[in-house]
Parts: sequence; C-alpha cells; structure tokens
Amino acid sequence: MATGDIVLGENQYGKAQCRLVRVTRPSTGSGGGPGSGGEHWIEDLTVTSQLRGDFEACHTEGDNSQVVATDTQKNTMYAHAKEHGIGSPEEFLIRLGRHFVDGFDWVTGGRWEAEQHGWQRIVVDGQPHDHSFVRTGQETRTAVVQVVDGRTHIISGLTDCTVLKSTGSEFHGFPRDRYTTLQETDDRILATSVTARWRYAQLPTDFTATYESVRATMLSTFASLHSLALQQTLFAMGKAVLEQHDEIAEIKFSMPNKHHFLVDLEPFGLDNPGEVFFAADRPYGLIQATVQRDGIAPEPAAWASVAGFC
Ligand SMILES: O=c1[nH]c(=O)c2[nH]c(=O)[nH]c2[nH]1
Repeated sequence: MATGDIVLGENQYGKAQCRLVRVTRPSTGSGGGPGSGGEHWIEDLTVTSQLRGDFEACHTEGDNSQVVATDTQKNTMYAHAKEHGIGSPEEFLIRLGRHFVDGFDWVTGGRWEAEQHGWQRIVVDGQPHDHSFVRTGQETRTAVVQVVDGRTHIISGLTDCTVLKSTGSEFHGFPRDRYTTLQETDDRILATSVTARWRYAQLPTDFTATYESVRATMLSTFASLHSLALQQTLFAMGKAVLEQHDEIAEIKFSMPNKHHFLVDLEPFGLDNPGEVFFAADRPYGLIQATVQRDGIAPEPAAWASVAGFC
C-alpha cells in the first residue's frame, strides 16, 4: 500500500499559442492610422507564455491569490507588442520574461516560446508592394491528371498560399438583421490562404511556366485590387488568370477569410490605431467559387474526384 504525503511536483502554467500580428505603418505614432499609405511592415508570431514559481496554494487549496491569470499573460503580450514593438522574437520573449519575473515576487521564472511566421512582399510589375505580403515556405503546387473514357483531364493548382494585405480592404453595405453585430469597416486586414485549381482546355507549352504565371497573376491581383469583399478579390483573381491564359477553361477557388481582430488595448491605457491584431484561426469565413469562361461545356468527370470546391 502506498504511504506518505502527496505533494505537488514541478509545474508551470500560462497561455499557449497566442496569435499576434503587428502592423507597423509609417504614420503610426504621428496621428496616422489605418489606411495611411506608404510602406507597411508586418510581424507575425505565435507566442506561448508560462510562469514558474510559487503556485502551490492554487493547486492544493484553490487559492488564486498568486495566480497571474493566463488571460493576463495573453494581454501582456499584446500590450508589449504595442508599447515596445516586437523586433526579434528572442528580444520580445526576454522582455516578456523580465516583465513577469520582475513584476511578481513569487514568479521565479518561466518559459516563453515564439514561432515567427515569415512573410515576403508580393511583387507587382517588378516592384515589391507596400502593404501586400505572401507567407513564405507553406504553399504546395498540386496536379491531377485523369483519363476518363479516353479523354485526358488536367487540373493544376496550389494550396496553402497565404496572403495578407494590411490595408486596401473594406467590408460594408451588408444587410443588418437582429443577429448582425459585425461593424462596417472601411479599412481592415484582408488575409486568406488560397487554394486554387484550374482546368486546362488545351495543353500549355510549359506547365511550370504557366504555373508560375498563374501564381504571379493571382498574387498581384490580390495585392493591387482595393477590395470591397473577399468574394470580389476572388473573382478578380480568377478573371485575371483567364484573361491571361487562353489555355485555361476555368479556375476554382476555396479561400478562407482569416480574420484579424484589432486588440482592445484601451483597458491598459494604450491606443491601437491598426497596429496590434489577434489572428484568429477559427471560425473563419469560407469563400468558394468557380470563375469560368461563359458558355464552356461543364466537365464533371474532370472535377469528380477533386474535393474541396463547389
Ligand atoms: O469579405 C468578406 N465577405 C463576407 O461575406 C464576409 N462576412 C463577414 O462577416 N465578413 C466578411 N468579409
């Protein structure tokens, strides 16, 4: 039979995987704000904060008098991103650690972790765009070839091509009913992860060159179009592809609207003119559509085994 006291061993606690996006705008800090032009920079982190120290009474008695709430740890990250910027993830985490260890006597240490997500500027007409970016190192090129009843169907595409524009996107004019709470906006972050597949009507001369061209067209359209809805952006991307590629009959898109919510920093006495965002992963809007040449014959056999579109 087991004997002896039962005691608390090692422990740590905090908030995991806080999605934090900071937009730095040239005019922020000088009365500027969302919509201001010029070059924007984005920093995108997933941050976990955990505290170590004397938290025994909470575990054994439910005494929370020393528990710096995980919610407070999360708020601290967002407020620090506003007040001190991010810079390198290491420096950001060092500042966070110092804040907790110096600020609470019983916090003796902790663990802070960040993943930084890389973004590149989208290139439009040979020029890096001011406020439109594509996530690095995630996307996948796809291809499906089917031979059905002696006919060959070729569908090319890409998936997980994540793009973001930090201004140049509005959403308003939608119907309001008793369940509508969404505020109208004339400036928001627009971000999506593009999954697209296009069907060839004729063989292109070079599949890889066509892939690169379609990708570049989609990205530059995303960057250049001042968007009134993700649906409008989707259609414009498809239209531009079809206008430039006679050999493509139709293109299907599935585009999640990756919502970025401005963090309310007012309780901490901080303004937030479009700088610090919570990047939510779910739920997300899901926009799906086919953009096609008028009058094309439908090819259900080509799409029958290609899931994820309408
Ligand atoms: O671009 C958008 N399209 C929508 O249909 C929609 N719905 C919503 O809540 N936000 C947005 N944004």
